[in-house]
Amino acid sequence: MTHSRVSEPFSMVIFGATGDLAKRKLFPALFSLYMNNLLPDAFRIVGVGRTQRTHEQFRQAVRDSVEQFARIKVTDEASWQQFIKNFTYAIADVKNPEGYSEIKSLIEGFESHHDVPTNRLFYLAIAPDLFATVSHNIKVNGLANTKGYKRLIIEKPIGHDYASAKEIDEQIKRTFSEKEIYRIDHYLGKEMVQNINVIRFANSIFEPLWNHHYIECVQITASETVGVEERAAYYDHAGALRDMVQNHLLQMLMMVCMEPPSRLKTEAIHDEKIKVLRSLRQYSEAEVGKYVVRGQYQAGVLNGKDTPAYRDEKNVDSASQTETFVAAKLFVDNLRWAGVPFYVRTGKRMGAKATEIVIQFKEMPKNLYFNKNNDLGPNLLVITINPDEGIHMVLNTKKPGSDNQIIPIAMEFCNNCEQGTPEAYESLIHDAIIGDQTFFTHWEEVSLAWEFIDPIRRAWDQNLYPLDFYESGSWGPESAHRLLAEEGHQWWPVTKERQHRIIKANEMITT
Ligand SMILES: NC(=O)C1=CN([C@@H]2O[C@H](COP(=O)(O)OP(=O)(O)OC[C@H]3O[C@@H](n4cnc5c(N)ncnc54)[C@H](OP(=O)(O)O)[C@@H]3O)[C@@H](O)[C@H]2O)C=CC1
Ligand SMILES: O=C1O[C@H](COP(=O)(O)O)[C@@H](O)[C@H](O)[C@H]1O
Repeated sequence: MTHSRVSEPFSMVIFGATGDLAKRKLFPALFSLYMNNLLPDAFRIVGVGRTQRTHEQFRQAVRDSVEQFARIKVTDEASWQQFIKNFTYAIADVKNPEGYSEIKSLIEGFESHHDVPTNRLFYLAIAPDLFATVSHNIKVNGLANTKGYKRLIIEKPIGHDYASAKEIDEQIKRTFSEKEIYRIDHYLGKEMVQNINVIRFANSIFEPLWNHHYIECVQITASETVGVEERAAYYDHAGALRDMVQNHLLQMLMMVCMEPPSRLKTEAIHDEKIKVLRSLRQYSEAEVGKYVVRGQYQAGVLNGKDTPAYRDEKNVDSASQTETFVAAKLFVDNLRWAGVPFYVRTGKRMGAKATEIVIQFKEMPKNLYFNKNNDLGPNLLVITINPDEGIHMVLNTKKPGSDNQIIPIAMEFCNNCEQGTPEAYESLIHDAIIGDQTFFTHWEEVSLAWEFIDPIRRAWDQNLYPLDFYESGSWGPESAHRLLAEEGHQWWPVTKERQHRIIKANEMITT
């Protein structure tokens, strides 16, 4: 996020303003941007939903959401009033073209009152099957006729496979061009995901080692302790492969694997990310079982509380075959990454909430000097993304006072300890307002990701491979561990577990 540029005045229509995403993410993000002086003096937010609400009731709902979810709290009533006066609400069924006249008059009223350019953002916080209808209705109602800019912000998932995503893309492109479409993958808004390029390309101790000569394997984990919660209607059809792997995990993979861009410009970065997906080894339905495993959570205990099996969750089919866990062994078949396995895993109801990337470097020859006690391990660079943000570097060192006994120590940098960092949605909404598409996904990223995912999905839909089960609170099914063991690797413990095993550099100095 560029902190210094305040944008031109704009209007933002939030379709789905009564929904969960708006409440938990969008309103809090807008408030934080406002409090950080990252919004212009004049802006208008038009919330849209079918629910009956007055402007005042809508503003109260925004206040409730900010109080509950914003990282920056309301401390001063005058600032709050300055912020909230920009919010209005239109009752509309987005399928009905007539509903758009109220939206239009709220925007035009703002533009003419303030004599500001017609800069319009349309945020679709609604189900993807409405994307085409809404963008069509934006066009036929003249909302897309702007003298300033027009931008469409859409959420994942875009479609449920390549064909459906392509259809949506073709339809929205009747109103918006690629340069006007901002596809959100909120992981790209996370500080430490954006930091990957800096860690790689601004450090001479990493850049020369970032290839198959020095890297043994890479592990990407996005584990959650929550279950399906209130989202079964969506999730029981989507599953973890579509919900997390198609987008967030492949985005992190692209950031780790991409070549240095020719310039720090959006197109150059997108080009390099797209090339990674072009090099990603595709698995046929017949190969899926060797490289990808799926699991579903069973009952268990998390944080001392009993939790139900996925099939016993509200609104989940009691015989559901939906995967709540995926682990895969991926290969990027290019010169830089030849032969390096990229292990990715994601799941609900796992042992801890953690998003992390572990770069495991090749080991020193063990037969030479320092492995008398079989205690020499590999160096690890761990990029912690969420909830901890930072870098954790595991090195070998001599245990103080010992006779060359080796211990692993960790040097740690915490990115969000001194001061809080922006929420992903703050960064991304700000970037959309200032017109920076760098951390949004290009259509080609979306389409190539679906092309990779589709054969896996088809293999599972035909039940060619088993659905494995795992206890809630565990680290997934046994098959996920076997996937690595067969290459002589193991999943590195995340966050808390890791800290028990490794001495932090500063702790060792003081003991
Ligand atoms: N919630 C989350 O954390 C995340 C959500 N997303 C994506 O964001 C989008 C929204 O998700 P979420 O907020 O959870 O969904 P919700 O079901 O909570 O909200 C859906 C919203 O759409 C509105 N809506 C539905 N049908 C119509 C209609 N015909 N006309 C007008 N408004 C309509 C509803 O308003 P009303 O009922 O008032 O009509 C409501 O505001 C989805 O694409 C989802 O996949 C992506 C990542 C995370
Ligand atoms: O997009 C999604 O992400 C969340 C996890 O996001 P995080 O920022 O908390 O790591 C996941 O719970 C949800 O199922 C998925 O749709």
